[in-house]
Amino acid sequence: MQELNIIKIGGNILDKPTQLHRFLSDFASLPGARILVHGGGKIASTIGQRLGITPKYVDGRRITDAETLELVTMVYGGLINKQVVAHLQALHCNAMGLTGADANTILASKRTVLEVDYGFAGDVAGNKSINVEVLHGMLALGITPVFAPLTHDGDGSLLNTNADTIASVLATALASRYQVKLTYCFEKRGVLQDATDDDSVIAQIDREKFLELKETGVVSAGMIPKLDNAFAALTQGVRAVQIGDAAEINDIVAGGKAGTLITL
Ligand SMILES: Nc1ncnc2c1ncn2[C@@H]1O[C@H](COP(=O)(O)OP(=O)(O)O)[C@@H](O)[C@H]1O
Ligand SMILES: CC(=O)N[C@@H](CCC(=O)OP(=O)(O)O)C(=O)O
Repeated sequence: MQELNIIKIGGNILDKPTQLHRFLSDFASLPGARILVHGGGKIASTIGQRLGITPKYVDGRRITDAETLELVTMVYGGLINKQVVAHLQALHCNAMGLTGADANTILASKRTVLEVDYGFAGDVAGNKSINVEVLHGMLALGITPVFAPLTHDGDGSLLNTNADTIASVLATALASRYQVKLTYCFEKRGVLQDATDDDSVIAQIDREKFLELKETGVVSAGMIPKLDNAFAALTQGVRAVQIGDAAEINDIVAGGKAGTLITL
């Protein structure tokens, strides 16, 4: 089976022009088929505050009311997605920007209201929600899909969906056609034992270690859903999952020692 790299880039790199340029240059020069998924939660919050929209998160997920949905559609689907695509074109990578609504690539459903009403936040049900044929066709044409963290409900509404989750569900669905490697890139060198020490990278995390890291509070905040998504991908056929520094993407993709390797 052909190899496919699915790479997610987080919001703390997207708002730093020098680091973003370096990452996109490395991404553009990777060999073989690849898909980029970008976040941008931090940028949406900053722009929202300028417009008088206060960001609200519960368990790392944004509460997305109608006004916030308009904001994230503009920021993720417009500003960030199109800037990244234009940047990749300048680097001779034939990128195409997508939300999950485009070519019905990712169908989701509005999160059920239990204790919290997340509003227009979308959950992706399973592999059948991903249009594998369209993505395969694009990759076969040498096009690099670039996903914004937006899906749709099939009934006319866009839904805000966490970018780590989008990367994980794409990886899982495409694992039937490709040998998929999923890489989460962010601003730290990997999952750290000590958040203040960049050299304390944990080389490998399995489920048992993850439980221990959660219980001791070593991993917290956005790292918990990221690791949950990583394990979900591995249990559903994704070949490898790694978490590391956007500046070390070449080494990670080449199977080097950079970052944290996630194993079952
Ligand atoms: N042990 C840890 N090692 C590294 N980062 C951690 C750890 N525990 C919590 N974090 C937090 O997780 C964040 C990464 O997750 P997230 O907020 O989803 O960011 P992004 O979307 O940029 O990837 C880091 O910026 C850091 O603040
Ligand atoms: C529902 C939900 O929480 N969506 C996320 C999507 C953006 C994202 O995931 O951005 P990062 O990867 O930069 O954190 C949000 O609006 O923050």
